Amino acid sequence: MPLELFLDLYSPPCRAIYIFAKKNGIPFEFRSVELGRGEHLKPEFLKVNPLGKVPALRDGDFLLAESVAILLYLSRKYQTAPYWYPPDLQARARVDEYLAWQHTAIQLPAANVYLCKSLLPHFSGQPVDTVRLDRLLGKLKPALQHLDQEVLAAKPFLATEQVSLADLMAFTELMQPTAVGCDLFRDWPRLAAWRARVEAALGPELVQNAHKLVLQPRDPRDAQQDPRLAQELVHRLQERLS
Ligand SMILES: N[C@@H](CCC(=O)N[C@@H](CS)C(=O)NCC(=O)O)C(=O)O
Repeated sequence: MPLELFLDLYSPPCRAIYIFAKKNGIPFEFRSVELGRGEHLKPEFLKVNPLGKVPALRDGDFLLAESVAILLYLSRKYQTAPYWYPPDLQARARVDEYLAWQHTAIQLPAANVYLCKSLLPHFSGQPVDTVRLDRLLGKLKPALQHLDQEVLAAKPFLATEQVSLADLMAFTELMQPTAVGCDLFRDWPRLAAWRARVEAALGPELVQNAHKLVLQPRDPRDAQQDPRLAQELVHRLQERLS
């Protein structure tokens, strides 16, 4: 049985894994888990990841969640090019440093901006709460400033002189609000130049392919197909964003 990856390409950590697997020629079965259809809450998927979150991996009878753990597992199992996760002690520590920092500094606040700007209005039918959106964007600012004015003032990529897992994770996360009209790169010229470098290193076609879904406007009719699910998702989103 080939390795299985449980993904929804609306999700930034899923796109990081998808791009990594494709870019490195890692063979896998794409197991689609559509968050917008509540598939992550179904018993079949909860057997794969009891936390009910994507991405997840199944390799034989080995199950793994968390994007960073999955990327490291794939890089080790398939011995991918060293620049992704460099063997040098201190270069590797720089990648580790970013991957540890990004969970609360980037992943969480960027996801909240996306949920407030796109997913909540989609499922609730209500307009964007602009006061809440501004507050959530403000929470991202210190991290964007740090990347633009400190990290990228010293080197071309986030951890080393070459693209690494740090850049891959950051790229897909920062694209999430950007894709729905909250351009996180606009005020940060070094970050904008870095985005172009990362896109070139990953391959524009692959990047485009992975981001196709999130760059398209959602069809409002999708949200009305299962009103009970929509209500449940709105409740969860309101709780998370309050
Ligand atoms: N820290 C986790 C985050 C996983 C996560 O929150 N995934 C989101 C999609 S981006 C999800 O599955 N959300 C469903 C839910 O929370 O109900 C990782 O990087 O893998």
